Amino acid sequence: RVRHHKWEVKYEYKSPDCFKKLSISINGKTPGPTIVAQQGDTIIVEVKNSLMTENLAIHWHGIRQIGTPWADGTEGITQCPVVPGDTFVYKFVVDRPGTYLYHAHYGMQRQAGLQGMIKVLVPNGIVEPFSYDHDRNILLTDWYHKSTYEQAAGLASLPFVWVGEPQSILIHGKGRFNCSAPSTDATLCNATLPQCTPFTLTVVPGNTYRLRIGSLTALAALSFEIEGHNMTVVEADGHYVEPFVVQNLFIYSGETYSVLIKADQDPTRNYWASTKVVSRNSATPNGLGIFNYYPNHPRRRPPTIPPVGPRWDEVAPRVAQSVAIKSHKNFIHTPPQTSDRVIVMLNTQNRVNGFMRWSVNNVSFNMPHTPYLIALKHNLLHTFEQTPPPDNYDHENYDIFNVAKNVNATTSNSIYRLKFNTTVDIILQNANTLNPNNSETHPWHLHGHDFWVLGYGNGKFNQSIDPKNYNLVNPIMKNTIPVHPYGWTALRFRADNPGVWAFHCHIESHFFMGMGVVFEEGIEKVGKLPTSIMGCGESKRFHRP
Ligand SMILES: O=C1O[C@H]([C@@H](O)CO)C(O)=C1O
Repeated sequence: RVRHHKWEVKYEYKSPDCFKKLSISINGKTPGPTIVAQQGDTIIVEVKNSLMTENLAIHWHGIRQIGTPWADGTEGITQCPVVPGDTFVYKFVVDRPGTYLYHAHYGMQRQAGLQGMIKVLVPNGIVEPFSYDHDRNILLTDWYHKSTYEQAAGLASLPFVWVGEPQSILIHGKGRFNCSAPSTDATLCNATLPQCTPFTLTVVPGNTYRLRIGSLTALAALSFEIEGHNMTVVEADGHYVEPFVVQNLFIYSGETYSVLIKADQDPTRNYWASTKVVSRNSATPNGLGIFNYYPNHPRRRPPTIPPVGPRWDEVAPRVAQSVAIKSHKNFIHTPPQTSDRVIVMLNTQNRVNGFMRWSVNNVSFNMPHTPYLIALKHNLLHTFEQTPPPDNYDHENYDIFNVAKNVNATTSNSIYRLKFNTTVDIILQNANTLNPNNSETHPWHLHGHDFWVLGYGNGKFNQSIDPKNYNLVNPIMKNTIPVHPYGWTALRFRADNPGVWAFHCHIESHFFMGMGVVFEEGIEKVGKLPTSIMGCGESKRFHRP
């Protein structure tokens, strides 16, 4: 089946948290419409850029784009940006059931609201390893009142201007900023707007709900809970999980989960849905919604104080959840037992010519003018640096627990070229930031693949000991994974999808500041590129409108 969508993307004033802000909408909505499809369907999205003075590109997060690497939607990597007034057609197959996302992949445009969810259902007659009465989805985002441009310019400035903590957490596009806070411009904030009534999920007592929860926060790591209700985690990034029960779900930007919730509590009242920022010492108020037991009024305030949520600085419960996620026993994809190449990636905050940047192995990523996919396919190798980035860092001498002795890094737009059909291990190694006694959580997202999650550890990864403890039996496969403060995360994937793929921190400002790398594999196997992705840099000459 072909599912055809026509989208118009434009700026509109919206007040998702009662505060009026210029937001990017799709067909008038932010979050955009949920794409619903069945495994094997072809999705066609005709995107009209009506942003007037701003380019765009849209990434289909979690969709591997097998055979269609040009439809991945990563500006600078797989395509040129779509210029204002143009319409770009994305066409790809959703080959696996599960919960996925879509969002802008151009500058820091995502956080202006250009984002949504993709729900891929199992084919008729296929039974999932769990049952439920209703299927609902919730996108979690954080929300800033400053524009993307103001933020991006600050990050790229000397002196550095940090974006700070978000003003609100939105539950499926709804939040509530305190309009009576002292410095708030009362002409822009209106607490009585229908747009910012709380998110409500109405449930029938006794029924079981599958909640598909995705996070596309710009910065925040979140904890999500429904007051007084346990949640059974059953899916992560499109893969069935060996079920486990949580009271609160930790979710990082770029991840999706399905949880089952049974409406089995006192049905005469409503309950709070609550999201809290964790991992950063944030003053952002918890995002609140209402878990509404029918037939109570959907906006009737629960009689209780909203749950406070976990402590922001407790890492152990977050690591424990990461470790608990294993493949469902009937759906195990056994990983290759050995790998052909190991790339250790040290994550650091650095200075480059005084500017604040993030780096991998001391190299801060810069986007080229000619997208790699086009440059590589058409042999325009002079358009980016050819010396490959390093596969490791100075293990012996680098102290991950302290501010680096030398905080300076270099920038490069070079890429990792992977031998086709080989098995690659990535070790994400966290470290101290430029602030003493501080290490942040980074959610890393891989385009074009799922990887096996082989293990997590504290401190410095030890190549001769730690691989012995890898889970090679039932690891979950994911496309986004956190590296916890001062810790490491080990991944394995097969370089078997011809194309050029980004792998980056999903924190919007961190990727903007260089926290990412690019992999190429099997470029010679990529089919003829559509000319619609061309037109920028040296690809101008191939562009045929
Ligand atoms: O990139 C970042 O910069 C700030 C801080 O380190 C400097 O202000 C922060 O918290 C980040 O994640």
